[in-house]
Amino acid sequence: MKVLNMAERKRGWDPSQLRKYDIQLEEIPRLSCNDPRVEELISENKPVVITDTKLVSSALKWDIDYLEKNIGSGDFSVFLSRNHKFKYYDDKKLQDAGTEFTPSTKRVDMKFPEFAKKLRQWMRGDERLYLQQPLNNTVGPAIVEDFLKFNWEWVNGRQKKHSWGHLTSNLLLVAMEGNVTPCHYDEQQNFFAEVKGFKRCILFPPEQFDCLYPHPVFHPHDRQSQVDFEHPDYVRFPKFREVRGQEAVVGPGDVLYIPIYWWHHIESLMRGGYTVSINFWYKAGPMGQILYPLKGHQKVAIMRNVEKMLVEALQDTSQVGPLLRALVLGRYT
Ligand SMILES: O=C(O)C(=O)C[C@H](CCCc1ccccc1)C(=O)O
Ligand SMILES: [Zn+2]
Repeated sequence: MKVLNMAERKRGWDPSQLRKYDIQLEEIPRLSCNDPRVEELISENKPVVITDTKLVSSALKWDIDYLEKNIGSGDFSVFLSRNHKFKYYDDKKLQDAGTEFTPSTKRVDMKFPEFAKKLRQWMRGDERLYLQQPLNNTVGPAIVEDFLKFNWEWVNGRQKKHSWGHLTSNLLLVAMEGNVTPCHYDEQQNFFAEVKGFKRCILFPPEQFDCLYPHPVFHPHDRQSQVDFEHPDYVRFPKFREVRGQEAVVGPGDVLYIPIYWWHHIESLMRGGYTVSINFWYKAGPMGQILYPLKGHQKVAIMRNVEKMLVEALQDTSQVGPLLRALVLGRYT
């Protein structure tokens, strides 16, 4: 076992716990919530790790034993994977995918004690689990009390100041060490709060859409990158070589602002034990006046609308590619 140096001991993790990718990465700024630059970055839709918010301080005691005792008897969505990757898919789009789509994860409903038992007895080689469940009113009274003690004044203040839409959900995430959520974007603003363990987050701006090759909008893996970061296929995805990201390792008490439409890859550090996170997803704010030149995320929204309109008009997803090629090749290239 590697002896940790002073800095690594203080930080709580060491670089050997991070997976290796052939990607240029810079650091996401890490600022105290009292620093005025935090407000600037959020209003510019740029990522920032915000410390000292006390956003989920009341949840810092949410370890497996406490959750098992207090989370209640509701059903929890647990994803199973034969490897460490949990690539999300929308099961409402399965009929559009045709027969060639085979999901690499399976979703099952589990009571928390069953999940806790599997987590405790997990051995290398067993299938991995990832609990991903929006907090709802089935939770026990102790959890309700902790939830009410979240720093709603701070987070509601941010929501108002930046004219975000309403809070849509708080996803409770309990991952096994080494679990990976592959690169994808969401159409919501996100305050991602780390409660237990360490997660490495790699983010890319919406402008790098053409380097990350998302699946078609009608595909179950809509919003997810087709590129396998561990074995990139540079023949199919040549522009992936040009991708440039920003990363941060978040630990207990840290809040990462993941701006709407920003790509993010998230991994629970290897050999770091299980992790607990709670996200705060907000609907986008009102469009506001459209100013030119358009921003990257606005072009992504336009491309999504074009794909949706073409599927609707052609009534056949297999005709969308040929029509777009006819439109562009030799004419706009
Ligand atoms: O908070 C976020 O946005 C994350 O991506 C957190 C991520 C799990 C999210 C799972 C998921 C991915 C796509 C659609 C719906 C749900 C993690 O922490 O592993
Ligand atoms: Zn996400």
